[in-house]
Amino acid sequence: MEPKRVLAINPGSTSTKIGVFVDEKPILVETLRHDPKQIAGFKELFDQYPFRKQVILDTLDREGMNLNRLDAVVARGGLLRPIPGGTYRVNQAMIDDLRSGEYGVHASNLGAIIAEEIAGRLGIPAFIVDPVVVDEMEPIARISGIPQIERKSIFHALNQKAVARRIAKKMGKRYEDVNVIVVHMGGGITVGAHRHGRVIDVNNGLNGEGPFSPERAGTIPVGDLVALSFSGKYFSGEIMRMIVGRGGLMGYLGTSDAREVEKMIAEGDEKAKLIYEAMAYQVAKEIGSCSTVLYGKLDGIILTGGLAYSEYFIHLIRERIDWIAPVYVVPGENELQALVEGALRVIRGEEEAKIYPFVEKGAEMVHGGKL
Ligand SMILES: Nc1ncnc2c1ncn2[C@@H]1O[C@H](COP(=O)(O)OP(=O)(O)OP(=O)(O)O)[C@@H](O)[C@H]1O
Ligand SMILES: CCCC(=O)O
Repeated sequence: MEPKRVLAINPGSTSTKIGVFVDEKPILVETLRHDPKQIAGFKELFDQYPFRKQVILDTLDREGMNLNRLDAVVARGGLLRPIPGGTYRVNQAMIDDLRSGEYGVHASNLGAIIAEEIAGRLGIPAFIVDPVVVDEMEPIARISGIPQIERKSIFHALNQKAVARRIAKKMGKRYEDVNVIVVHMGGGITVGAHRHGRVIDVNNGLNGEGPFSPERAGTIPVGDLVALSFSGKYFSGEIMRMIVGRGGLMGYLGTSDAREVEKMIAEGDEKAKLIYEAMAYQVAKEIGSCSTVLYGKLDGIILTGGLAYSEYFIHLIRERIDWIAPVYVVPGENELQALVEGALRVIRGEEEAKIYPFVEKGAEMVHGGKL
């Protein structure tokens, strides 16, 4: 088969990562850093769109990349309606939802729109793969405890599924044939129970659920949070920032950088040690909880994300969970590679591109609305 060339785009809050791949092999990978002042100068997220697109095009031009040789463009999808995992062809319904911000505003909302703009002009397809709103939760996992609130699936779907596929392959199996718990440990931490290729339960990592993380609070005693919210001491924006951005390590220790915390511990800081160990304790506890979701029938537990580079942090988790199942460590995340792999599965005909918003065959419900 002819080699396939794919451009991958992953917009973050202050940078845009891009990669050009020939099949699975990267020939160009760049992190285009944007001046935070320039980003702050745009009133709405979508005002950044022409600027970010031009920076990408200028970089590709400077690096001598011939766009006409591309077979597809793939981007990290943003905050969309809840959808099952997979590769989706970018379409107007998706662009409308991303533009409206109805499901949330996040830099990754720009990805599909830039991808479609570049691909459209070249007459090639644009895709997104496993956005953070991937929702494959079982009905039982959606029940929160009060009827007014349903649990939501918002997690590091792209990296979780990519490493689960990689480790399944290492086991000589297909992702669709294994049961694994995947723990992504980045700025946020998400712990997913993957049953035969579907993430049937996972903590909402964006918004106050699960273990605390370098910059997020995770689950907190709810009555106390309500009391704090109505104490008159804080604005709602301040409370939200305690939950996301200034929670977790950042809240207790003033830094979200685990390397700095480990330095504090090495210098004898007892508080830093307690908080860091508590983060590992909460991660281990969440893994234990997910193992019950899978009735203990597990092929492995996979630890990934930036924190998985830390041998000390991995040790703190491993000593509590290695009796449950074999533990695999895949440090960092390789989202560009995961995006390209998702696009290649479709281009090579190994998988069909899904249509957004997703309709389950024979189902009465559309994910995100009634049929
Ligand atoms: N080599 C390392 N050793 C120890 N900790 C590390 C290392 N590299 C990154 N980390 C820590 O991992 C945490 C998450 O960093 P990372 O940059 O991977 O997350 P992110 O990409 O910002 O967030 P997310 O993965 O949630 O999107 C930080 O606390 C960082 O200090
Ligand atoms: C949990 C959703 C992904 C992120 O942290 O940005």
